[in-house]
Amino acid sequence: MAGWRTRLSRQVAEDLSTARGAARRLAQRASAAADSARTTAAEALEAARAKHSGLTATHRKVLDGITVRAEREIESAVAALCAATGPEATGPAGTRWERWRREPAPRREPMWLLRIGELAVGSAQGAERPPALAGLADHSHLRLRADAESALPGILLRTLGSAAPGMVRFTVYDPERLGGSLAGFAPLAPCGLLGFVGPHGLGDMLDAHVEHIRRINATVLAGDHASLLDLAVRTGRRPEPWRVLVVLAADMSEWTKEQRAQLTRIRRTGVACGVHLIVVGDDLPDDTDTMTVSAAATSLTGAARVVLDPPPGQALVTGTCREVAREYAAGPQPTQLTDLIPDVLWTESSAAGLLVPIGEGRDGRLAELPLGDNPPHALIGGPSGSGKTNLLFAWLGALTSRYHPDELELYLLDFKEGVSFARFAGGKRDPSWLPHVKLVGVNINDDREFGLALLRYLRDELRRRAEAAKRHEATKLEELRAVDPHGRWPRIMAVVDEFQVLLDGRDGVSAEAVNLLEDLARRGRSQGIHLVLASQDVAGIEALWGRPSLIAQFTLRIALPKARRLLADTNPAADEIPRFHAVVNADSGVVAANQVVRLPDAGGRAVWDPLQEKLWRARPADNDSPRLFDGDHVPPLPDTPVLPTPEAGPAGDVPVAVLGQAIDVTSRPATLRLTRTPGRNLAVLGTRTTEVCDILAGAALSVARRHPVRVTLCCLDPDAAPRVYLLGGALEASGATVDWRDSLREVVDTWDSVVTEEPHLVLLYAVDAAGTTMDGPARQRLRDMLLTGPERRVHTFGWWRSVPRLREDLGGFAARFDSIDAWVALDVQGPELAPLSPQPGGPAWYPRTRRGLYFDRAVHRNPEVLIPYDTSGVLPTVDNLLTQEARR
Ligand SMILES: Nc1ncnc2c1ncn2[C@@H]1O[C@H](COP(=O)(O)OP(=O)(O)OP(=O)(O)O)[C@@H](O)[C@H]1O
Repeated sequence: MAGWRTRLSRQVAEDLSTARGAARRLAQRASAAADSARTTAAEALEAARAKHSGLTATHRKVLDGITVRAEREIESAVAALCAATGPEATGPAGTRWERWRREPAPRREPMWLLRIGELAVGSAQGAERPPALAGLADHSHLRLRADAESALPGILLRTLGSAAPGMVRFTVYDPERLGGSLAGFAPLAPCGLLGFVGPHGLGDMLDAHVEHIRRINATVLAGDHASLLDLAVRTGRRPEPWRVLVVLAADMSEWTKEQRAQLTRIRRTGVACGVHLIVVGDDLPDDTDTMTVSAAATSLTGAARVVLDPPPGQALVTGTCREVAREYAAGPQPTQLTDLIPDVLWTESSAAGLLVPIGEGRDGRLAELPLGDNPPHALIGGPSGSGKTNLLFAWLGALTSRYHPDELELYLLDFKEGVSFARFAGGKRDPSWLPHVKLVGVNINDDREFGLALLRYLRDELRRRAEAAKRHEATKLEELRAVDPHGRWPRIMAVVDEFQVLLDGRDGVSAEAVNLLEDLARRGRSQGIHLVLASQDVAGIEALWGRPSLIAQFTLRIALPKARRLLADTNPAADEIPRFHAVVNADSGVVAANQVVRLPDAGGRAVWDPLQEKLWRARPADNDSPRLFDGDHVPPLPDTPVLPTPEAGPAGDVPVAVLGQAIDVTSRPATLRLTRTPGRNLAVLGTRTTEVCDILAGAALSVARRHPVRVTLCCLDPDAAPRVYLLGGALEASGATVDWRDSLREVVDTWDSVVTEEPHLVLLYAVDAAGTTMDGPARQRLRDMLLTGPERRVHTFGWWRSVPRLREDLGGFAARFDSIDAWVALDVQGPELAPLSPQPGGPAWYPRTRRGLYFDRAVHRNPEVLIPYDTSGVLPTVDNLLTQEARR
């Protein structure tokens, strides 16, 4: 028994010992593993700690960077916002109250947004904060929450100050305080710019505004414009004021259904028609047309916090309102020239006609002046000082800014004293010119021939156009331009101010002028040549009313205040319009076609010059300055006058004497061709010594400058002698051989002693002073020289102080004038010239200073007027002459 028990207990003891050993080893291994795990955990913890602190540092760094960048970005966004709102933030819409003053916003742009406070953004010390803006006129309606009521006076004052007086009108519904809320604005009330409405006036007030919107839509926008702002942008006109309806302390729940409906109509349609609501209180439902302002936010600025400005001081409000009321009572500002000028120059085509605005019509829109196939020509009338010249400036400004110089050419004559058109031609003071102008004539009241010259020039142009039209089978300018797109066919407008001067005289000039006018008026219509005639007394122009067919062509009539007979006899409109207005009538003056227009001030230098400067700078590269004919200016002898092409005979070889400047559209010289044919002599007639000397000097010098020439000088008038000596010096300097003869007898005795191939000019001053030194045979030799000289190239330029004395020298009653082909008459009356003239009784000539009547039998049908050139500038001085002699 002990055996198995012992063995069992031994076995158990061994197993136990083995298990104990295993357990011990296991315990030891577990403890080692636990130690290792502890170590690892401790290490991991340490590493995590290190990483965490690193990350924290990095995070802090990144955060700092982001913060700095964000601040910078906020600063720049604030700066950008300030810059973007800059225009809004300046001027009366935006300037802070300390510096605030009135100034109307530009008409063509939407009304500025209004500053109500600033946005609480940006952190930089002292940096400007962007303004918080609210839109009213041209933008939206406004709702001021009860806590933002303090913004109301500022909004009203800024709106008032951003518009011209009268252009903003307030109606205030103030049922609680009956006008007390906006007492500072009271000075606007007496002149109708502010109305307070009490509790019982609400319905009428809403009805009136709805009716006003209806009228604007029907008669002002009239389907042509989407809104008054659109009209202003396109035309530059603001025909209707903004109407601001302020609804204060309104308890809308007590309003009738009809009143609420009217308010809804105003909210829906008012902005386009310039009717804007400001509702103060919390009970107006939201709407996209309505901007909401509360004490700390607006619907325009979203989440950004708004700090409202303090209201303007009472003195500023009242003072401004008084000023506006005073200016409004004084009357509206007239339209301005700039209202007629488009933003972009020269965009219109004149193919179908010319159509430009001229001023403001009674409906507030710009009234237009048409010219083309119908009406083709215009007549402007009004007494002195009624504004004709001003009207022409306005018209020309509107035309020249719309049509390129290739589309429109202007020819401008002013027959009254003064130089108003001269500034279109450029001068010393202002070098700019109007690029469309080809010709300007001023101070021509004594030079009616210049008006005639223009009409003749236009007649020639009419012919040229008619021929071109015929070639292209076109019946009018529009068709010609279509079939000849590369041709240059501008419309031509010829303006003649005080044209009655041209037609007044009962002489050949007015007779021819009327005929030319009639022809141009009839046929110019289809060839794009338009006449604009202005006069202070159209009624008194017999020549005009005696030709009904002429006057019938002038269907565009523009009558200034008190113009007589310009409109139809039954049309008294010109007597009824005030100053600076005109009746524009495109139907020959019948009452139904009247359009009353208020004209801008266009003639003053301050308004005109900037426009001309702008047009001049934009001119095409090949645009030349206009030709200016100034009747008061004496032209100097040109160095190389442009000589006319001779109609017959070889050119070049024939010497041509230049006698003066013809009164013509070009500065053409009046010339005398010295062919080898009988009669090619010149007689200058009259007693005006200086002009005689100028004519003879110009004639001799112009030949001597182009040809080797021999000149014989003989002067029998002591007053003329000094000029003749100087002429001798000038001729020699030009290469001429000059002989001096002390007596006429010497001249006639020797003229044929030397016969050369070169021309020989014999200049005789005061021939008739030879008196008794010329006996019968000597006189005969003088006649021989005149008769036979030209064939031998001896041409006499003689001065006789009267026609009878010339006749005496030529043989008395039996005198033959065929030895004198050409003459220039100065102070000699027309009838005295009868023996020399083809017209029976002599030409119609009334002598005038610095003008001569020139006739060359070989060329002229009728005499022409010339201006003797001033030759003093081309003659040497006495000192020069003496020095030259001394050197010799
Ligand atoms: N629409 C206007 N607005 C302001 N001023 C004007 C206007 N029209 C004319 N004037 C001024 O009135 C004056 C007379 O005008 P203007 O010279 O045009 O008259 P007129 O009829 O041509 O006179 P006259 O025949 O005597 O030359 C000028 O000083 C001119 O500046």
